[in-house]
Amino acid sequence: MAELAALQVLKELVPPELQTPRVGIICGSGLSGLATSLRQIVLVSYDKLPGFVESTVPGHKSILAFGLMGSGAGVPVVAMLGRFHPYEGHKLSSVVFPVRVMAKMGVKDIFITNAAGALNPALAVGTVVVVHDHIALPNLTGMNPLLGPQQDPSLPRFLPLSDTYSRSLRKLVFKAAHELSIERDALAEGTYAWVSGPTYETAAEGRFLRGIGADVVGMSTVPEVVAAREEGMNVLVLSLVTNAVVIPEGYKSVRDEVEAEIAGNPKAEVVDEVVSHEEVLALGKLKGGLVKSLVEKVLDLL
Ligand SMILES: O=P(O)(O)O[C@H]1O[C@H](CO)[C@@H](O)[C@H]1O
Ligand code: HPA
Repeated sequence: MAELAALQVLKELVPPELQTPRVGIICGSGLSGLATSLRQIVLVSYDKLPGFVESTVPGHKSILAFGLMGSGAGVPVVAMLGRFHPYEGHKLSSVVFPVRVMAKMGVKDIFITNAAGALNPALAVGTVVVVHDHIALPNLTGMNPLLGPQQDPSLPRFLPLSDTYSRSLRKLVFKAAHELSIERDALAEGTYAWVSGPTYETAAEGRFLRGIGADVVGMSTVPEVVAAREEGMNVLVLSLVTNAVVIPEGYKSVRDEVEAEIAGNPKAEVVDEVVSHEEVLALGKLKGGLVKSLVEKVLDLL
């Protein structure tokens, strides 16, 4: 099994007391600062680990961090300071490989973070969304990380996903927010839509995703979630809203515009904002501290 080769290397590089982390963390775009509070930190570069590919997206580092997080003695955790996305050209099996390695290390709870665009107009930029469900069009149409022969026949072939997002971990986030006196609007609940990317959504796609019930959209997370559930982990997903997906009410008619120009009443041109990865990263830097405080407090409450 490929994971065992990575485990073997980790046994050599990581001190025994950190080799069996209780919690796994995946840092989203611009969110690797999450790991700055790790104590007794040990960093392992992905290129040392068989089966790990490279994280090529700005805002993601190819580093696995081990350490203790949270107050008191702390909880042993392993954190991916960068993740893999299928749009980078990585196979789905590579994208979820670190999750499988975490499972073999004994990780019970996985906290997956991401940067996401808001489809729900009630979600302001900077809000942290506790994900309670997902819509994965790629999963439903042939881009499912569990397609193919089963790697491990002891795992279920037909995995139910109706109870994917741990209710008790989600409750802990709200308890943590209460203890940290985080204002109510800074934290919300919602459904994450997974798209393959790397293009951001057109307005019509944004309207469609909103129409089918998604609150936020991103290009990651769901493959990791599916693999983690297959491995029997409890899953918590926190999405940081880094931008609003611009969904104009309706189609802006150019005919109306031209007719108004011809009639001598030109309308002021409306230019919609365009999202960029730089904006996503900047917001991650600005608001990543909120995600970090919540994760630390949840670890204390586990
Ligand atoms: O989901 P994470 O990795 O946080 O990153 C999000 O930000 C990138 C786009 O700006 C995409 O990779 C999207 O998925
Ligand atoms: N769309 C898709 N993925 C994203 C976005 C977005 O608007 N923002 C951050 N990741």
